Amino acid sequence: AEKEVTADQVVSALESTFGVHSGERRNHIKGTCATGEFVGSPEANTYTRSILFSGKPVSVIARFSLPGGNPEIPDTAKVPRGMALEFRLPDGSLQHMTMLNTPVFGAASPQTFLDNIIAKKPDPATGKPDPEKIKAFKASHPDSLPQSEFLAKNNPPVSWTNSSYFGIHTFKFVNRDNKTTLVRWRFVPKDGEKQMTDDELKSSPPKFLEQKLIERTISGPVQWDMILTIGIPGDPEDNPTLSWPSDRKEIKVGTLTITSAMPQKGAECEKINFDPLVMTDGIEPTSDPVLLFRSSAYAISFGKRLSGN
Ligand code: HEM
Repeated sequence: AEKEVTADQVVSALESTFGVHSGERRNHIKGTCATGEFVGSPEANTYTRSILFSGKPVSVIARFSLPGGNPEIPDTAKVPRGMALEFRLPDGSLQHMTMLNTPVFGAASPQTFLDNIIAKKPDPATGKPDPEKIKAFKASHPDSLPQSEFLAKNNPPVSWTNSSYFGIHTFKFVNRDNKTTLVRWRFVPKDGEKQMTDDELKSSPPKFLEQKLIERTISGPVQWDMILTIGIPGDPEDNPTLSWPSDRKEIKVGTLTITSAMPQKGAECEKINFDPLVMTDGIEPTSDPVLLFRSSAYAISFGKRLSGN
């Protein structure tokens, strides 16, 4: 049997591939803070007793990001975009949702995630990842293919606000009668989804996402609908690289409104660990090994950056 991958190994690999940027996130290092609120819909109460869906506004601290540990990654990179949300509930509890704009993830196990980071390490001769190593990684890790196919077919969005974001993992909603339902969720932009053209990818500057987000919030609130997909027994629940059949029931369970955005330095999102296992009563993790692994990796990255390393 393969040896279990540890969170330390993964964070060390991120540092080896991308370098160490003291005080900064080891992954999703480039990002922008935002604030707003969420109003959940009591329709969700059929499935969950979480007070997130009481119908009352809940304050939200958000962070939009690009993956990897390179703070200079261009905003045109054909990689996922991230949206992390911390919901601050009236009883003092927190709910996190730390999402990407791809419907599936690029790893069914921590091993695949680790091997991907190692394969991306720049070749000292060129300063760039070795295409042969990337090819070999893909060939030996078929679970990475659904996400890379999505990224190949879909150019990045023109802004963080013209994109959907997916929870990707399957979660459990538990209602007042202790009935458990498998769910997935995504946030769909009221501004509409809009992808960059190939020409725009070539002509756009390396930095525009932050300024565009700030300007968009100054011109008015930005909204997303939260859409819940209701699973049925037998739907994949422990593999974030697999989609569910497209005919599953979907309901709108809330609206996210982002009202302001600002550079991350010194802003509230900077010192948050958007650990996806921070959940309120009524929302629970599945046995998805990637979901469960994330928590320990985020804790190590967070601990290092808080202590100035
Ligand atoms: C084995 C799998 C994964 C590992 C090891 C991993 C690791 C990390 C680490 C170390 C960070 C930085 C944490 C910090 O310093 O605060 C991070 C951030 C992030 N990850 Fe993951 N991740 C994994 C899977 C995922 C998945 C499946 C998603 C989406 C569903 C995701 C979305 C994000 C986002 C959006 C951020 C930025 C959060 C923020 O803005 O602070 N990651 N990840």
